[in-house]
Amino acid sequence: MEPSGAPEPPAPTRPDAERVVLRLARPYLGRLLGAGLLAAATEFAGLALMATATWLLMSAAGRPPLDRLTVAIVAVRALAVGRGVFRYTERLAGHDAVLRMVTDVRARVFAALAARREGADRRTGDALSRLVSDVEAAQDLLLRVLVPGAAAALVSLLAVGGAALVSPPAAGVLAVGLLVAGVALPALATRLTRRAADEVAPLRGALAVDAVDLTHGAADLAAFGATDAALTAAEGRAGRLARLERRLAAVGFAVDATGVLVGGLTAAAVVVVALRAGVSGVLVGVLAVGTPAAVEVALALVAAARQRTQLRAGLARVADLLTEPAAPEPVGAPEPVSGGHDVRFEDVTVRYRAGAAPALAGFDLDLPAGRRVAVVGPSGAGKSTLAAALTGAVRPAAGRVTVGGVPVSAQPGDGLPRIVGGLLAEAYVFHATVRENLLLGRPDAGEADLAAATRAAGLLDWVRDQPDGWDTVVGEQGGQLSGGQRQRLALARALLAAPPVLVLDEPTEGLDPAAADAVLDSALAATPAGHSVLLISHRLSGLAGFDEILVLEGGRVVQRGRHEELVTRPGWYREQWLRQEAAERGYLALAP
Ligand SMILES: Nc1ncnc2c1ncn2[C@@H]1O[C@H](COP(=O)(O)OP(=O)(O)OP(=O)(O)O)[C@@H](O)[C@H]1O
Repeated sequence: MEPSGAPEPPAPTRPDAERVVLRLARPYLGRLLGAGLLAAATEFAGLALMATATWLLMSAAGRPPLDRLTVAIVAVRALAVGRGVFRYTERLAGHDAVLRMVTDVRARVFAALAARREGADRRTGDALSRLVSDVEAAQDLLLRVLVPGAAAALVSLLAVGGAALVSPPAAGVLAVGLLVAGVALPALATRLTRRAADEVAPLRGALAVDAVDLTHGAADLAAFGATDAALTAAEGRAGRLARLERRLAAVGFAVDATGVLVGGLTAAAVVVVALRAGVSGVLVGVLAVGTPAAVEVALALVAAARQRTQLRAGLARVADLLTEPAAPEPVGAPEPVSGGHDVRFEDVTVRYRAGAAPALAGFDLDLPAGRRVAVVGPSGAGKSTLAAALTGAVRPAAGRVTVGGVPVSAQPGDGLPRIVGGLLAEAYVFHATVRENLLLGRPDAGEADLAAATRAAGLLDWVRDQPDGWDTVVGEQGGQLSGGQRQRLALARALLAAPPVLVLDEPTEGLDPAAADAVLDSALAATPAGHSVLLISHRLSGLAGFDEILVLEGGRVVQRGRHEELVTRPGWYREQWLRQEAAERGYLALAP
């Protein structure tokens, strides 16, 4: 078996990926331009330093009067110091601009990943790789491609201009050498590495997925005897990545060596042409030393091109994520805030994928303040989707969900969680203490509040039995708790938060029937009057006190009413009720 980190196909590179990322850099353009100019000043100072120092040494050999050398001596010192200062300020300015932009990009990528429940197939490892290495691609595009590339191009032009002042024919030869180093070699490097580079980013993403799957799924892989196969598959991908990286490094080495050769040949040709043109010995010396230095500056464009090739796939993945069409906004102008916490679903349809059957279809529900509604139905009926639409985790394709008269999508960022909350599907228990997990629900809760909530969830006795009490650490994802204890802890946190609209998605999952009934009763008793409850459950026991019960099947409401009505009507509810009663009576009869 292969873990779910199956190899992702190479990302189709998008020609506009760089443009998408560069649009995000627009607010920082001024700073980036400054960094580019400082980078050019650094390179230019280096080149000028080399040329001036050569002129100084060769002129000094002829023992001229010292005052003829004074300007050059001062220039050498100024250029040497200036170069360091320019380099330092360029690094500061460039990193300042880019890190600001990256913070922005990372926040957007995070929001794009988080906003799409329908994108849940994007696995943790892949999401991590998108957030970390792909976003770094955006950073490198500016810092290692555009800024140094632009600086190298500018300084190459200045070098040709400077050489032209000494000898136009020699400047012509230098221009040819610089074109080879700064245009032909980068194009060659791009051509040779493009295909391999396109495979690297998705392979790194797949390896990150492997790492997460192999760690989190270790117990299950071992239980099914699939560890070796999973490791082999992951090693295969790691090996392929290593081969690709070796190939890229070899091509890089060959291109770099060619660059050095171009520098030497250009310098020789410049010297020959300059001598033939009758340039003085000192200036020929300056050209001979300055030419390889200028070619080296132009070779920065090779490095920039190589980087750019390696960044393409990562940039495409970032651009894909940032340009995915958002779910449609609900039609109609947002309504005035009426306050209160009446919940209304009006003809709500939710679709996770275009063309797929809706997870929720034409759903209507009134949940005025203080009302208690239970939603039941077979697995996959759309119950959790309904809760997700209420908490804003999924956006309806049609219809609308309002809380206090305001559509969920128009609620202010922190407004909705203060009204709607509770125990949602697969509640996360943090690797922290019981107290810290609970305080997430209500940070200012006192010990008495913690005790009341855990008592209602049936966990208080267990907490009191622990040597560390409230400070018991529960392990990663609550791994040091039993399934039932984990569920009770999550329920206690929801009860402690006590939102005016309490959503309980399978709050008694993992508990035996007697415990489930007791916990549901005490949880409901602990919910303040006036607070609404939306219970999602596959168990029908304990629903007698609910104002309305909805039976969902295939995303549609097939029955609705109170418990005493539904048990008498033929249909899913009655059948399921009789089945569960018989099963649980049998279970209780077996119990000691
Ligand atoms: N993130 C998702 N992406 C794509 N499809 C999804 C997603 N979540 C749910 N679905 C699909 O939507 C439908 C309804 O799922 P939902 O989780 O709402 O059902 P449920 O009634 O809560 O099921 P259960 O009782 O098993 O938890 C199912 O067909 C499911 O496959």
